[in-house]
Amino acid sequence: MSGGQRDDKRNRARTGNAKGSRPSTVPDVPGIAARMAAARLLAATIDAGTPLDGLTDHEHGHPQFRALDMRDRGLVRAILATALRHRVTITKLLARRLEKPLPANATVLTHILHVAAAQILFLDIPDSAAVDLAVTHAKADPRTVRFSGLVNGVLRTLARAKDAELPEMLATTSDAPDWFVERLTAAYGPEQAKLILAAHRIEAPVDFTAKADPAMWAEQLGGTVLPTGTIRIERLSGPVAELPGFAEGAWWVQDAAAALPAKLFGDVTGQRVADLCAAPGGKTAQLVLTGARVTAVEASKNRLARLAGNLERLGLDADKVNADILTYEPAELFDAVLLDAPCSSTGTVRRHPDVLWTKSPADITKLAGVQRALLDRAVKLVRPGGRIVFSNCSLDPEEGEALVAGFLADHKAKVELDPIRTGEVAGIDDFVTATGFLRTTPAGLDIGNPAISGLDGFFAARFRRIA
Ligand SMILES: C[S@@+](CC[C@H](N)C(=O)[O-])C[C@H]1O[C@@H](n2cnc3c(N)ncnc32)[C@H](O)[C@@H]1O
Repeated sequence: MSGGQRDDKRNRARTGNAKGSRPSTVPDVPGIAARMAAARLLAATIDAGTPLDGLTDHEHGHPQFRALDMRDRGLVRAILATALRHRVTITKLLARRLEKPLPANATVLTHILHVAAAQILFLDIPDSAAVDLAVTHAKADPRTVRFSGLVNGVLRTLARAKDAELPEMLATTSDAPDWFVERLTAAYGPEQAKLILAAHRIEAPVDFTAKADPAMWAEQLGGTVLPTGTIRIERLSGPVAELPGFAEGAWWVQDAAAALPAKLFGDVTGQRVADLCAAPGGKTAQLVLTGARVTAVEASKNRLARLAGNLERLGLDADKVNADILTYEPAELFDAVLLDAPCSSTGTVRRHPDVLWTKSPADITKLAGVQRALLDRAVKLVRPGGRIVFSNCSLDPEEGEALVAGFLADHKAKVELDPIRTGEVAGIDDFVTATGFLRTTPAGLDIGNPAISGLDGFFAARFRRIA
């Protein structure tokens, strides 16, 4: 063994490095399996950049998650969402209790502390239970066993200090990585950026698009109808599939902002419309309902199958094409195309608090490049005179305003901006920019109560092919 390897090994033993040996058994203590799974999944998200949705999927998720019963799975999801949503606050409050910062490679120890701190600071779980389970976890893992005393001391003092320190920390901290705060501030100004960051700390409400009669379905679901026609409830009280109207396909879950791009075509009755990045199909369903003849194009076979299932439940029909739009050649050009492109998803942080910790500025640049190539292709699939709506759920101008400026400059002879106007779609006036883009943020649609306010961050622009 070289000196370097020896040092590595010693370091891992000292700090609980993730590469050390794993705990072989789960102690026979109620609640410990959920906490160990939460720390493991936090490691997968933070250290390996794995999206949380996949890890916590009931069918294909992480084995440690699937080994839990439904109640514990719910608890793990709540712990992880909280730990990620308040990651900076938790890091700073833990740091106050440590004599010196934990080394960067003390990942296992750090995740144990974060899982416990999320419970102590934000969840309705007795502090003593959160502390004891974290200590049990630390003792059960050879990488952290020698730190069980530190875990106990840090978490007990955190529990004692939280009433005095948490409000001040929340008021002075942004729960986002520095790169995101900087980009948000540059794009929206300090005041709006602050409001968006505050909105990110609150779990998003649940929105539905009804096939018809939103007022009646709002009553059935116990929600309200927003000015845009979307139905909103604060929280789900059980599985979506058990809500009234699900079985008969009366509605689907769709954020209020996500429901806007498809409306920007206006009346497309009888027209041939392509939904180019279609799955899981929320916008396809909207377009079918307007009376358009819709072709849903989707590169992923599995996701296209999901779209087909969703349309079937809703009793709606569209042509379904499994193709990459970069090579897709339709028999005939379309009257209109919607490109709801794959993006960084920074507009969905309220629902997916892992996004900010799994994505980077480099990802934004890469995804902007992909979207630009897809938009260049989308123009070629629409007939001259036809319209194109480009949308995504990113808050970053590199994927929105800047991307469109470059696109228009490069296609002057072929495409013109068809500015979106206030008043053309119910409820959108606050989201129409001076240039004629649609821009929503989680700080928009303030309806008094933060728990039922806000929208996903969305960008949309509309063009007309002129040649
Ligand atoms: C943002 S999602 C679309 C959401 C959808 N429009 C809706 O409202 O339900 C982007 C989709 O584009 C698909 N996609 C990505 N690149 C593609 C390509 N080159 N061709 C076709 N589909 C693509 C992804 O698999 C993903 O399902």
